[in-house]
Amino acid sequence: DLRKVAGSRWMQMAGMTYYLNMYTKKSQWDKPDEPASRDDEDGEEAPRAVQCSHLLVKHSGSRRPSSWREENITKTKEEAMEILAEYRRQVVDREIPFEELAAQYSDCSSAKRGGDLGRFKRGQMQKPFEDAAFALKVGQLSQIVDTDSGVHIILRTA
Ligand SMILES: N=C(N)NCCC[C@H](NC(=O)[C@@H]1CCC/C1=C\[C@H](COP(=O)(O)O)NC(=O)[C@@H](N)Cc1ccccc1)C(N)=O
Repeated sequence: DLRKVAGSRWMQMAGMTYYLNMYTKKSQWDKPDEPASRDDEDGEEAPRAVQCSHLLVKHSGSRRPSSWREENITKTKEEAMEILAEYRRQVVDREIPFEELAAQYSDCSSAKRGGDLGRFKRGQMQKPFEDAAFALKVGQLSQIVDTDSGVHIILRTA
């Protein structure tokens, strides 16, 4: 049973004896001696919502192996990761703008908007995607993120 250290937004996981800051998702062993702060270690406020663009490459193991680009997606997950790693390199090396790659290659309908997903809060996206997105600073590009939809790179835009 989860017991909140009332009034301070810390949660103690019974039997796990650690404390989780509900805002920043940071955990610690020691019982906190002050209410949880929304700021994380480098003073950045943990955002309530973020705006991100993403480039999704689906594969045969995707929950819906079909997209506007390809009716029946049969590439393996390994092939998808190699393809996405090359797209990520092109973005990092500034060879092609992120939006252009997403518009052309993303297996998500957001490709029509250069990959833009709009603003979203926690609780809307699949957990691995959400955790990666909320860990990014504005302007930062994620590593490859694995969800049931496929493999993604995520650019935080706001
Ligand atoms: N803005 C929202 N709240 N829209 C609902 C998100 C649902 C959420 N989606 C995901 O977590 C992944 C990561 C980002 C995109 C996405 C998956 C899929 C593609 O994968 P597939 O479902 O074929 O497996 N694209 C979408 O959902 C698109 N509507 C996202 C979008 C497109 C255009 C404009 C805005 C948002 C989930 N809980 O499944």
